Amino acid sequence: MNANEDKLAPEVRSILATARERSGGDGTVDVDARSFPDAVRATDDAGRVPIVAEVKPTSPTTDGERTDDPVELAAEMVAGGATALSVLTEPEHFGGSIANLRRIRETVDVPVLRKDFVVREAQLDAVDSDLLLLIARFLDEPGTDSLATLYEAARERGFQPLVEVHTREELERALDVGAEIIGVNNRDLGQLAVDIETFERLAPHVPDDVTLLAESGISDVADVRRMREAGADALLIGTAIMDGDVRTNTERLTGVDAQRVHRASETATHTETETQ
Ligand SMILES: O=C(O)c1ccccc1NCC(=O)[C@H](O)[C@H](O)COP(=O)(O)O
Repeated sequence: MNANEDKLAPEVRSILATARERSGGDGTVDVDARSFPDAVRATDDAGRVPIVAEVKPTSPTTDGERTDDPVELAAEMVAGGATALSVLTEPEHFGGSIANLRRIRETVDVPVLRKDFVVREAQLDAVDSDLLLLIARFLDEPGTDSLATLYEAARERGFQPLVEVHTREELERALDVGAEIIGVNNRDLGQLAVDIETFERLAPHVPDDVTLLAESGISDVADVRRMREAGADALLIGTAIMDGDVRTNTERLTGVDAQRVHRASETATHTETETQ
């Protein structure tokens, strides 16, 4: 174990150990990606909040496991207004699978993020996805490829890499490799503590032409508003959507339900005026 790994929570050390062992695909993928920045713009234009809803059956910080069909959950999230989906493919700690992602991407027409702990180039070839997560904290370490190598390799295959950062130093590394889509994770992957101020601290240092996501710990509409005010172009939300009825949760967080109430009250006002 190296000095950096020593600082990680035991669950995260275990995630990394299994990630290092995971094999890649048989050939090299060639992805025809659905544009994430375009999807974010279209959602904004429609007056909704761009949300990447996460199909996350379980996690080291969640009690129990959600066993419903992930494809049905994904379809409900899209029906609730999700701009894109994040699909866990990590099997041991998150209950995800490559098969889930493949089936979900065949079913929905929004961009899909592969949420996994990719540390070597060959692992990029496990499955096609529109967005691909690269976690700065876990790269440039012994036994992993560099962020720069993985970023370039992902782009060459047609993926839109989402580079995830948690500190100013990681953000600088993301900008150095030319990242166009950056996610600030409010969860410290060292100790697993969540603090949404993390996004507020880092967002001012991100150039305007980057598509910027706030990730983790966003639990209600007030948090959504706070992250948007701090400059989030989109939000990645797992637990607050997976906990309960995923469609209702997604509608609330994207503002689809508020739009429905607004339209209903406009129709009522209009009908009242007409009958006077
Ligand atoms: O979610 C966990 O427990 C976790 C533990 C260790 C490493 C990563 C972990 N989560 C990955 C994520 O980035 C989140 O699933 C994602 O940002 C959604 O977060 P949330 O909305 O808080 O479920």
